Amino acid sequence: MDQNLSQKPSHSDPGQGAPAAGPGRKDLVALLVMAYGTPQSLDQVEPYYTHIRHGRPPTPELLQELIDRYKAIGGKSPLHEITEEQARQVAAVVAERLGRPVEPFVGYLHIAPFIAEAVERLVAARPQEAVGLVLAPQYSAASVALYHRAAQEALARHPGAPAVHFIDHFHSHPGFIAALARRVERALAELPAGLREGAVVIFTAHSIPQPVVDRGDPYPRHVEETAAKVAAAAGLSRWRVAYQSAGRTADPWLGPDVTEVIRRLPGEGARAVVVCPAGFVADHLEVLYDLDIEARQVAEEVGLAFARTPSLNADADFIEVLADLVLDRLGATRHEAAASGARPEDPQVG
Ligand SMILES: CC1=C(CCC(=O)O)c2cc3nc(cc4[nH]c(cc5[nH]c(cc1n2)c(C)c5CCC(=O)O)c(CCC(=O)O)c4C)C(CCC(=O)O)=C3C
Ligand SMILES: [Fe+2]
Repeated sequence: MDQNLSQKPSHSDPGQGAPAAGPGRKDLVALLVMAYGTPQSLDQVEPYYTHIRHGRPPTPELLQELIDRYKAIGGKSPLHEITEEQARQVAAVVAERLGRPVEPFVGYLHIAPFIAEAVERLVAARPQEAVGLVLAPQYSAASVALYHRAAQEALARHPGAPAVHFIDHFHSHPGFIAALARRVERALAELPAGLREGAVVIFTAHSIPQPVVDRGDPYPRHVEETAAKVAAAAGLSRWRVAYQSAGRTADPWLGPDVTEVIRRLPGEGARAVVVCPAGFVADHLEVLYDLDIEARQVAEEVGLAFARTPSLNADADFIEVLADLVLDRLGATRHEAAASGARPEDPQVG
């Protein structure tokens, strides 16, 4: 149970920091928006990669390989700017819907500002309510759980911290499914006429180490549910699930790999392939390099036309999905509080 809900924020101390979206800081709703993070310059690639590897520095060869991939997409991934824009826009939409001030606090898993720093700023803002949102649709112990742990550890260092209500996943949210289905239809429509009928759609997500899967992780099931629902919504008859961007570690990784699946398609009569990165919500290295350069090249090698669905980024339809998730989480929280009597001033709902 959530003992912090009964704590009233002090409205006499508006706190420091950026002004919140909305009419003032009274009744502030804080959004802890968490994402993977990306190096802002090539000299940050080494510490970033070391952090991803749990503190073990990469070999010079591995480091150079990663630097070369960033160079191939123009020296830098756009993930940082897109994440900030997503956070700003979801806060604005939620503020509008609630008629309350909403402030986003962005924290990254693998680079500054880290999730712990975002939590520090969130606590200092003394929000009345707080929601935690990881910008990844499917839940895994190798992804969303790590973000949540980073946030929980930082919150535990502040006895007066507000409760943060986390959103675990949104892999089957109807708006998310519809947004991906629209993009699949758009990508199919852009294939050269005559190739559309022979096209196969491959839904991809970042691979995770097989040992994580073997411990019963929901991730592969979530990925397959996303794919099946999008395929149904778009009326697809030929579609697959594949994984991409497997890490350079000694463990086996979850497959099949997207390039492997592409290589098999001509033997099955396919003439074109559409790749839909259903495990990602933004353009970044894994989309712009691993798909747009590597997977495209494999498709060309085996004689297939290639298209990739546009990413969700800060498009209005996806921002609506995120706002909906936050509003639902706040509503559920208020319902729980009302039912338990923790907030007797709240109207009883339901
Ligand atoms: C599940 C998952 C997601 C999806 C969910 C989520 O978004 O959280 C994701 C997203 C991303 N992963 C990214 C980048 C990288 N991930 C790596 C390595 C790894 N990822 C893993 C898992 C995931 N990663 C794991 C278990 C490792 C191995 C760690 C180890 O070694 O023990 C490496 C190291 C080199 C390599 O292995 O390629 C890089 C550079 C970028 C952004 C790049 C940019 O635009 O800059 C994004 C969005
Ligand atoms: Fe990764």
